[in-house]
Amino acid sequence: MSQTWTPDSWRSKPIRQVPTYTDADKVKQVEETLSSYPPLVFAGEARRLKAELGQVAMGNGFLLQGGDCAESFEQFNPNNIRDTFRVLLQMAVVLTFGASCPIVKVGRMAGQFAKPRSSDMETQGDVTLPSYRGDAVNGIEFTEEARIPNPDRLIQMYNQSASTLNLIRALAQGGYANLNKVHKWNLSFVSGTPEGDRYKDLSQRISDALSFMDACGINGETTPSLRETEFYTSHEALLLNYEQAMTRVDSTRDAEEWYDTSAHMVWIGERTRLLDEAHIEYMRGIANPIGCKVGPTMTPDDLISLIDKVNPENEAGKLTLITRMGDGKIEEGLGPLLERVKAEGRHVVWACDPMHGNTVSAEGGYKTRHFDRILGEVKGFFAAHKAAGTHAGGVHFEMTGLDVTECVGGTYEVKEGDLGDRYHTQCDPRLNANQALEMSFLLSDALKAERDS
Ligand SMILES: O=C[C@H](O)[C@H](O)COP(=O)(O)O
Ligand SMILES: C=C(OP(=O)(O)O)C(=O)O
Ligand SMILES: [Mn+2]
Repeated sequence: MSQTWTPDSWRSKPIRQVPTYTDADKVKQVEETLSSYPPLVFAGEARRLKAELGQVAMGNGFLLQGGDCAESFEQFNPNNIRDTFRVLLQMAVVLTFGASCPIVKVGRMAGQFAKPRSSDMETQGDVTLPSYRGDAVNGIEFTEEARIPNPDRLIQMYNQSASTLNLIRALAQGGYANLNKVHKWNLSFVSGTPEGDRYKDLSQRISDALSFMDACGINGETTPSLRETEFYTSHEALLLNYEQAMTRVDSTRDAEEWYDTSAHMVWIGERTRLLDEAHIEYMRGIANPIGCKVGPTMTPDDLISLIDKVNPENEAGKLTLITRMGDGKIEEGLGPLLERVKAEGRHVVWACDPMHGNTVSAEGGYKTRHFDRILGEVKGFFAAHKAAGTHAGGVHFEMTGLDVTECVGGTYEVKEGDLGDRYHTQCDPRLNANQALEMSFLLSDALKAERDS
């Protein structure tokens, strides 16, 4: 590593998008408390995810990453966690069939509580207050008091992450993830949709494959891998004091390796990925697999400099580039990046976030995204990879297992006028359960086409 890295070396660099607290002693106390708490994940688990992503980087797998834009303290509830987990599993079954390759499942869950914002201030009527920055920082209510950053929220973030992770582990290992059961839920989606015929054929073929395996004696009872699943967690590493407090040396290794034990994977946001600033400094030193958002302003030269900094050893699986260009901009924006990274022989996972480049404002002030524009960016992503001869390695969605009305469109059409019905997001609009599942059926076709070409 060029200059010495330590878990706190980011503190000497310029930083953006983090709160300024009024009570520095209190912040220090919270950081010390967090440092004394147990890790949320183990280094070995993060290494396993890195190895799986390494396979994806080499073209042998596909990453499915999804969950809330921002998790919420108030909406913390086991059913919400279970439902989002369930939809991710349902999507994974459909994608596995289309791709005929392993699907690596990563939730934006158990730690996704901090938000970068486009504006530091929010104005309603003639009142202007600091923006809401996620429940880890301040409160969403539009009052002066709620918007003051409170360091105690970091402790609540840790506690809620721990409980969420505990439930996820139980769901993943305790029989809930049984493949037969998960696919049966998909069948109810297919039979209920007006356009169900489009998906019926694929769904029927999955059912046939499962019946055939069952007849051969391969089912959830006989085969653990059919009733259990690997599921990983991730979030944006925005609040570096929290991440630092969770950064621990892996005691099982001889070499000194530091892991951010707040999640298996953490990513750098589009607004904080500046080469000489704090967020890149922190991320370059941890051994976890990491992500970095890549928006339309990224140039091939800058991308190579970024890769040099965070993955100098060119380790496959270490770095996932999560592109978020916008429908209509992706072909032009992504192609040159793919060509250059390929020409330089850099091993990365390319994933598509079709959400953040497609946010629009609807009547009533609701932020929304159109299902067709989201799908348009995903299609553009596959097309750009096909043209460059690179592997379209994954997708990254803001989504929930709940029946919300935040994104418009989809077969069970949410219209602009419906947005106010169940608009529950803390920040950006999420695909609801049906929209997310529909997306996976459409994606499955694209993956099959990639495989057959
Ligand atoms: O989730 C991403 C960002 O935090 C979010 O898109 C910012 O939204 P804003 O433009 O309303 O600040
Ligand atoms: C902040 C986010 O995205 P981006 O950094 O791409 O804007 C996000 O994923 O919630
Ligand atoms: Mn978001």
